[in-house]
Amino acid sequence: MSRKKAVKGKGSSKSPKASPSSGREGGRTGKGLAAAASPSSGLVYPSRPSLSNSGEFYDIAFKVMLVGDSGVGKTCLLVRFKDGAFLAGSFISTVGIDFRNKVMSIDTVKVKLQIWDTAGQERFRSVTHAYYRDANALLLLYDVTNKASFDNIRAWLTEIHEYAQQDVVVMLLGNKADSTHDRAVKREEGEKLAKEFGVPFMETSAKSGLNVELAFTAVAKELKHRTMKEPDEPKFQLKEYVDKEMRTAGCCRS
Ligand SMILES: Nc1nc2c(ncn2[C@@H]2O[C@H](COP(=O)(O)OP(=O)(O)OP(=O)(O)O)[C@@H](O)[C@H]2O)c(=O)[nH]1
Repeated sequence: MSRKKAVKGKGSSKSPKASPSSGREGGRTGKGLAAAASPSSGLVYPSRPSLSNSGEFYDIAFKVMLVGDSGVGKTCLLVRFKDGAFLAGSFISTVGIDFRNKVMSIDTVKVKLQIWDTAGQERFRSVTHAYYRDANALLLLYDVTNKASFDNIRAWLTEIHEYAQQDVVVMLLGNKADSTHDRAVKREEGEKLAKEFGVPFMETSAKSGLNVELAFTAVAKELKHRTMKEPDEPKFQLKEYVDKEMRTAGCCRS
């Protein structure tokens, strides 16, 4: 993805035409829009390893969507995870939807995450709704320096329940945790809301890298275990895994 959104205003995702598995990797076009990608190809579970667009083999693939208000840091979180970099500088809103792939090794299994970066702006909501249906996991972000983005989480969860699959994995992320001076939402408030809705929670920072790898790894583990669970294997507990990893790493894992 270029400084995403570089083509602000060009095209739209309203008429997706081809499947994401058709070879295009989001962002490589630099267009920041998914005009050529379909919202409806869902989970891929090949019987033998497949080759991703970047030339990496993978065993299973899942769709993960980043959602939340405009400006909470969805694109920056994705860029940090994919490229290990932070997009500082002026903020340009995402237009429509875009995706990038990353292959991770989870317990010897190659898991490809196809990560969809959605536009937080209200005017793109109808575009992104179409993509919820096939998402295997949703990372729902708010900005710890923006109380309104936190207050809107309930509305986002309502939307998720309306448009996403019933068994979609949801994780709540309080991003920009590095901004200690501007903080408007306490960590405990995030924890309380997540508990109320029964979803795992962590604070992240696309700027420092705090918990970014952990958020995606946790989701990949949960999805991999759901798909490939051996009969006598104990059920993977996502929340317990996240809590344990956070405890092990203290507050500041990157
Ligand atoms: N301090 C700090 N700033 C961040 C962080 N993540 C993102 N930002 C800044 O917040 C602004 C918005 O980030 P984006 O990633 O573009 O936000 P978005 O959620 O993708 O916004 P939309 O595309 O409009 O939905 C940018 O100026 C980023 O540099 C973070 O972890 N810490």
